[in-house]
Amino acid sequence: MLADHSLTFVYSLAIILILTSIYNYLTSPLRAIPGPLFARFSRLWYLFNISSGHFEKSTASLHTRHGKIVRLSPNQYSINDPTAFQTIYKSRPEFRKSDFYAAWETPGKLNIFTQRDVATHARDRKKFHAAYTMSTMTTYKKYVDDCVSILCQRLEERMGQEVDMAWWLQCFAFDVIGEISYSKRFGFLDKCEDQEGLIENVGRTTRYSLVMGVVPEWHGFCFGVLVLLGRMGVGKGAGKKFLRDFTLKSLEEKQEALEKGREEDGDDKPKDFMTKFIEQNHSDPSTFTLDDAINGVMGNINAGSDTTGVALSAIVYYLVSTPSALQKLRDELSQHQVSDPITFKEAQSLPYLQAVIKEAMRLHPSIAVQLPRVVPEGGTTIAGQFFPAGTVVGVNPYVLHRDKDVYGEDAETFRPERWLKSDTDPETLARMESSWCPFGAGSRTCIGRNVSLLEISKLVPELVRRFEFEMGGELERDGLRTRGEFFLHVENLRLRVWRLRG
Ligand code: HEM
Repeated sequence: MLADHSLTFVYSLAIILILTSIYNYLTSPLRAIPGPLFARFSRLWYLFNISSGHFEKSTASLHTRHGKIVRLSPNQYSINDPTAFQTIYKSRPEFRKSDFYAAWETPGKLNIFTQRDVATHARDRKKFHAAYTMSTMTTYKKYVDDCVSILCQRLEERMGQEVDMAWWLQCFAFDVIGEISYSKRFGFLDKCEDQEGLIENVGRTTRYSLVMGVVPEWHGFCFGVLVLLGRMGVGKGAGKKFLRDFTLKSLEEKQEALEKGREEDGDDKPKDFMTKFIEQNHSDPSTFTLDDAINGVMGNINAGSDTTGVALSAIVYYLVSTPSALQKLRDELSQHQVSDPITFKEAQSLPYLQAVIKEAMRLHPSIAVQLPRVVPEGGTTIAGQFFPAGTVVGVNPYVLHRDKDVYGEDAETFRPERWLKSDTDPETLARMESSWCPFGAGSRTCIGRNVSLLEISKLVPELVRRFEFEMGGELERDGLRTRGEFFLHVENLRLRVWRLRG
């Protein structure tokens, strides 16, 4: 009897939900916007596709089929248009981040990446700004040089062998962030393995947040359940706890070292992020709390490791698969007789190197999902379509970066020359530049951009002038295999490595 009533209740609820979805769709002023059938009535299409590992390709094919504006879910749209990109991200900061970002925080504890309130974000970002400026990059260069040197040593030890280059580049990126944040490598490059499951943890947390970002109203509950299960020894918890404990331990050690008036590893080390943040807290504890310091450092690890590792993998892949570009880069390096190790300033002045970096990050942006924003009060017209306030809209960098109207008919081809002043007219170049967005744009643009460019600019020249790489069988046969989990991971960058002669 009770079972009968329960079933009636469940069926009634399902019917109400379906009828409400149909009613909402039929009365929506945006019902004419095309997209998959299921996306009109529920978020299920979005949920399944974003978990598929190939969301960038599904979004690209939707745009190919339906044009500039397509539906992802009943209230969310993907727009592929350079002017839309300007409006949503660059010129109107009042387009706040959507609740997708709630799933990236411990419930209730917002950080600089997840903050949805525009004014609070602007205030928070100012607090962190000083540690990421171009002028501070010189203080981090030693950390990068040290990691470049260890990575090269690891490759030297593997001459003639096939290596998983994406893995080594990820280890490099994690260790550099460890150095820059705590003056301490995590030890990936030293021990040649994932340290205390950190990479696995970040990966698991990212996968969770990506999927939960589609249904953020469930995040509080699911996070609580995961934490509870973790405490009971079932599963691996919510992932965030591990990172937090790791950071707290380092904070404690650093504070202790600072109080004793010495740096653990000697006085010659430049100031890392943690030290800068602790000093900021000491000088003004009311505006810069220790929680800010912890969140700032954790943010670096979460946002700055995989992103940089993926960008490096893309650069290496496109160079190895385009021998003419690799040769041109080698010629540029030898013509300019750059220092050993190359300085950031030298690297920035090499047009072909910069063009290679830009082109690889265009075809393979590290983040290849839409960065969702909410249309502000009053609504607005984007790409000729009026969107009411509260609609979620955004651009997927992967799709915009392949737009033939911006990058030309060969938009799918790796051709660094397109970024050279000698090959492209200023107007086209300006149009390409303003749609190039691997680091996002506007008030929410990547705060760590300079850090990652420092790493990339120093490592890539070193790799190409010291080593020769040969593609493994599967890579050569099938091309690059990727797995999109917010970060567009590279799966099969298996390369045989040789010392370069001459
Ligand atoms: C190639 C490397 C990198 C890429 C492609 C990249 C990409 C991005 C993108 C696209 C955003 C905007 C996300 C959004 O609008 O939702 C972002 C934000 C952010 N990135 Fe990066 N990032 C990289 C490296 C780094 C590094 C090295 C750090 C730290 C040292 C970092 C820290 C952050 C932080 C804290 C934010 C949030 C900024 C805010 O909302 O104000 N990123 N990044």
